[in-house]
Amino acid sequence: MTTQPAAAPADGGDPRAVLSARGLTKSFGAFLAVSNVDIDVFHGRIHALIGPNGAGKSTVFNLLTKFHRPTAGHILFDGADITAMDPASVARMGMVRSFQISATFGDMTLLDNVRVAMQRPNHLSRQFWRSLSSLDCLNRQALELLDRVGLADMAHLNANNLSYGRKRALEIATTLALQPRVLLLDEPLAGMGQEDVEQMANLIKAVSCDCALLMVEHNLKVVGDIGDEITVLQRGEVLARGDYATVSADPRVREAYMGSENDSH
Ligand SMILES: Nc1ncnc2c1ncn2[C@@H]1O[C@H](COP(=O)(O)OP(=O)(O)OP(=O)(O)O)[C@@H](O)[C@H]1O
Repeated sequence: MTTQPAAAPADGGDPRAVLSARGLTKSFGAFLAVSNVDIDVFHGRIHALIGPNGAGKSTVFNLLTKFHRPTAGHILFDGADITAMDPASVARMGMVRSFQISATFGDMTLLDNVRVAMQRPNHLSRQFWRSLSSLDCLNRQALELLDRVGLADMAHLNANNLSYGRKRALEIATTLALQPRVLLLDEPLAGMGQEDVEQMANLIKAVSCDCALLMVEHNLKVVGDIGDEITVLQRGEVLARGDYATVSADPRVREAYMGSENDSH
């Protein structure tokens, strides 16, 4: 089925989507995994991609981040067609995928982990030898990022001392160091305990103020709490889209989740 793509947010947000897809389609051999998906991700908004197991969420995520080549359709970044571009080029444009940069170095301090991630966008790696003030600047910015994710007081600990939830927060800090225009998070809450889930949800909400954010997530409570736009996939197609109240009241969405996935944790 087809439904209209999400309208631009009416509450003062950037009316133009930073990341869009039109008619996104992916076949694996004879199997049609994703069919004719339209999606828009706006600056300052959280777009959640949900759906029962096997609905095509990861495939769409991999298409948007250029890890899969679409069989048909187009992907636009700031209105420019990036369908044929490679993942590294779109990353340089500011499309950052969580796991790509999420490998934290356990035997390095949190501060060093963030400093390493910061060197690319700021090109400070080439300036290290120039002056102590650029080092000071790098340290200050790295500490600010750690502060944003609630880890400033642990800056000098090694990353392998962190709990799972805090490691994910460090990953977010290294992601932010790349100054994303679009941030794509694949199940950012997976494997977390309830306390970490709440902290991470708050962090994702805070981070989304400065970028366009798309997340694939199974935790429907969090999606309801922080998602601005929701796209529901089923069998590779868009089943419904809108805000959470709209999609969760849709009988087709309820039916899609019943039996195949009863995931309301
Ligand atoms: N590389 C591949 N080759 C063949 N089939 C694939 C491939 N990747 C995914 N699929 C199939 O495409 C369909 C969609 O898979 P996908 O992983 O995108 O779903 P999902 O919504 O992310 O599922 P889950 O919530 O279980 O992670 C599934 O039927 C899957 O088996």
